[in-house]
Amino acid sequence: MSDAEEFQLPEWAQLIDQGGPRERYVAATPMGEFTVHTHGGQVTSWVGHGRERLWTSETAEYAVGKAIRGGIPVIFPWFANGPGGERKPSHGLARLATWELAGWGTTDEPDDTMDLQFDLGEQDLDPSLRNTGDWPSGVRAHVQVEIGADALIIRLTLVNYTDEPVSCEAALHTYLAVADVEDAVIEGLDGVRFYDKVARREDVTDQPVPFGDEVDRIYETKEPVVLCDGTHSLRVGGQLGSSDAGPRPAQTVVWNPGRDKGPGIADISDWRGFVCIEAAAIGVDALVIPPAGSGGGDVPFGFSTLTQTLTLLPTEQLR
Ligand SMILES: O=P(O)(O)OC[C@H]1O[C@@H](O)[C@H](O)[C@@H](O)[C@@H]1O
Repeated sequence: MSDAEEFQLPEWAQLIDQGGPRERYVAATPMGEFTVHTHGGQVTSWVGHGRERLWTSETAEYAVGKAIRGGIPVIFPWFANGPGGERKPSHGLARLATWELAGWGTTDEPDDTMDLQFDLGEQDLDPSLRNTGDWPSGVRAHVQVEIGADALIIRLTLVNYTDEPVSCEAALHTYLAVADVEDAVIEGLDGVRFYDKVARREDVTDQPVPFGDEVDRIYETKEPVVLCDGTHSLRVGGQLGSSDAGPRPAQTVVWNPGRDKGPGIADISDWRGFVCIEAAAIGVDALVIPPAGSGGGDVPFGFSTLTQTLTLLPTEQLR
């Protein structure tokens, strides 16, 4: 199915470079601009208040079987190598697949927004990744990328058409642009328990995140955090929802490879230029996607959502 044949694109969106992993949609709206590559259903640019807010590597590879380094990779159905540590490829299948444009929308005042929506099912995977038992059968993934005057909201919805609950992991692996990671500060993590993937232990501290060193932490956050790089500030919040339960906070993963490992990663052009702040549902906090009918009535599906909201803070507008 060709996206362009299925949908009449709105005048603010444009399809560029048809075919292959460089194919992308650019949405140029009065609130700013964003780009989504169909490879990975991955946001690769967000220009808000006239400035690029995401980091995408200058040496990123746009190739079948490779994940694009930067932007907002969609991680599903497992994080890293999964709960048991044996699953491959790292970070699941969704970021390697070609997603299809599924729709677009707008809302009016008082909260003007515009969005593009993308869809992925098992049959859209590369043939080598299909029917292996790795993709949860009967589940479809949906991504909505919504831009507002001060925010970008990305929502991953996992729809379960089966009669059984489905367990999976998911993350929105956002690479945020910073002037220099060693000057970056994340507010809102003091006293928040985290699993330190570098030290391999649980910890809690009120010391600043030691950027410059390798940082790889899964925080049990309850509230949004704020990223400041000395000049700009952005609030980052993650939330989970489902057809059978109210909203709850997502975990927050903070990652930067640091001065020892960063320079050795070929598709990272500048390890100092980003901080990953990811909304996640991992391990004991993995998602259980409710079955069909879980929302009541005869609804033929259940669903879980993982949403990340990136908000430019008011001080930004005063610059
Ligand atoms: O190189 P990848 O597969 O994109 O992963 C990057 C990083 O992603 C983070 O989410 C993980 O916590 C890190 O452990 C990992 O190194």
